Order: sequence, then structure tokens, then C-alpha cells
Amino acid sequence: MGMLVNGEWRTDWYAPDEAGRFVRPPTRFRDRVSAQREGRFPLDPCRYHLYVSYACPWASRALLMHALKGLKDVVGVTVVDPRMGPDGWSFEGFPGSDMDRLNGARHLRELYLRADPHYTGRVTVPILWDIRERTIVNNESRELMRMFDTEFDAFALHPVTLWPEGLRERVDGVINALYEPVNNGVYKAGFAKTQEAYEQACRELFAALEGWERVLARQRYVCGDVLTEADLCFYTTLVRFDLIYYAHFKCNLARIQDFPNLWNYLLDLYQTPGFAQTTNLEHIKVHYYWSQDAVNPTRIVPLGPSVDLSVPHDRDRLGPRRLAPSPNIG
Ligand SMILES: N[C@@H](CCC(=O)N[C@@H](CS)C(=O)NCC(=O)O)C(=O)O
Repeated sequence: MGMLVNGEWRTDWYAPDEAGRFVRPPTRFRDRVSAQREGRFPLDPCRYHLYVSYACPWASRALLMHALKGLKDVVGVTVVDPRMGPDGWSFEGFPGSDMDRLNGARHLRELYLRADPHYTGRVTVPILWDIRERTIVNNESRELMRMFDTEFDAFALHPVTLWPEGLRERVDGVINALYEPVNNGVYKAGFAKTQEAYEQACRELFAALEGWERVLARQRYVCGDVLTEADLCFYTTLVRFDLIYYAHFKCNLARIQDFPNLWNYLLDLYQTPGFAQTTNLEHIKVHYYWSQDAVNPTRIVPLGPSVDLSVPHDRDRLGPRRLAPSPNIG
């Protein structure tokens, strides 16, 4: 773990605020690829490349959208090593990860430095890399997920959208509602430096989960009867929960398996084409337990628990699996 300060690498852990709370730093590269071919980054096949970690819930949002839209032939993907040591994310050949064939980098920070030699900030995944200008277009998962959803239709193999017209405000509202208590909430519990900060994050997290448990009793997906970006955002936290967050981040008031609707919803999503293929439970487990030595100083990776996501679910009772057709295709 570390960060760049004016282009220099420092092996610093996240600095908490004065109350011991985890504060997620803002993301720096915020440009976008445009289907209208406006601006610095017009849509072009094979011009952009996605760097991800299978372990990272944020990167997994972008990767999931990339899979659901069928973008593998136009946007290549490179997967970093799940073990993030003092040099940050790297390319070391861990099974299931890649060497950086595109740029020949050994460490991900080299790409940040190529994009900005004086970069100050954390070296995070995901990043969308522009092969032509050799720079980072964007490193904010929510924006990358949206970009793949709305800007790449001309080359998408699957004519679907996860931000359907008529539901857009609701989708954005649910993504926002999930962010602080749930997606970031598990980190606020796990990275808390005081008892109070941990307890507050943990209680807010479980209050939110209980609320979603009630919503998912009456509808198949978080925004209604169709799969949306908001489900992707929820999924990437839920799929890590019983395996990692319960023990490693002390989010242990209950497991997802103890919430019948959340558990069946998780099974449903995992069994939807695109989800299991981009979910690597081994990378997830190795990453959190090995890399976050401020939380787990021995770096011992536990053998369990075994979480079987392939068992039958009961979600068909609420309606069929449904993805909305993209307005831009066909
Ligand atoms: N805001 C970013 C956050 C991404 C992020 O924090 N990724 C983590 C992995 S889960 C990371 O790369 N951390 C490295 C570090 O902070 O040093 C996004 O949503 O894309």
C-alpha cells in the first residue's frame, strides 16, 4: 500500500480523520469517452484498455459492465496481481492475473506517472487507459460503469442497457443510497481507528441491509423488475460480504446468508451470465487478507469460509430475469 506525492512513491496507509474515521480520497482522472466523438477521447474501437483487480469491488463494477455489454473485442482488459504489497498494485503473474503486455509496466503506479509525472494521490484500480495518448482517461468506477453502458453501444455485442430511460433517476438515487452505508460502509467499519467510528459504520451498514432486505422481498431487483447499474453496485459488496467483510472488516452482526432475500438476490445475480465469470473468489480473499496488513498484520489467509453461490435461488417467484434493451442499438 502506498501513494504518489508529486510523483514520488510513499508507503503510507490511509490517514484517518480526527475521529478515527476512514476517509476515501477523491478520484483525480475524470474524463470520458464520448460516443458522439466529442472532446479529447472520442469512441474508437481498440483505443481504450481497462486495468482492473478481480479483488476490488469498485473495479469489478466496471468489469461487470464490460462483460454484460460484451465489450471484450473492443476494450482489452489487464488484471493486476491480487497481492498489493509496499509497491502497490503490480503485475507479477499470480494465477488468474496478467502481466502488463500493453505497457510493459511492473507496477501500476508507472501508468499513473506516465499520465502525470507529478501525480499526487492513491494508485487505484480501475483505470481506463488511452492507448493513443498513453494516458488515463478515468479512474472512477461509477463513471466507467456508466461510460461502458452508454457510450460503447456501437461496438457492444449485447444490446442491453442498465440505465434504462424512465428509471434513470431511480437508478442514480439507489446508487447514491448504497454508497455511504454499504459500499463504502464496509471499508469505514474495517479501516476505523476508533471503537466509535467502527460501531457507527457497522450499525449504519446493517440498518441499510435490513432496509434492502425489505425492498427485495417484493421486487426482483433493487430498482424494480429490471437489472440496473444499481444492482451491480450492490452485488460487488454483497459477494464479498460473507467471505471477507464479516470477519476481516468485523461486519459481523449477521451474514448475508442470514437475510433470506439478500441471499437469494445475491445467488440470482451470481447466476446471471457475466457475473460469475468476472467474480474471482480466490483473488478477493488473497487480496484483502494479504494486502491489508494494517488490518491483518500476519497476512495469513484463512482457509474458510466456504460460500457456495451456485445453489438454487427463489427469485423467479418475483418475475423473470430481465435486462432492458439499449435505446441505441437495433
Ligand atoms: N473511487 C475509486 C476507488 C477505487 C479504489 O479505492 N480501489 C482500491 C482497490 S479496492 C485501490 O486500488 N486501492 C489502492 C490504494 O488505495 O492504495 C473508484 O470507485 O473507482
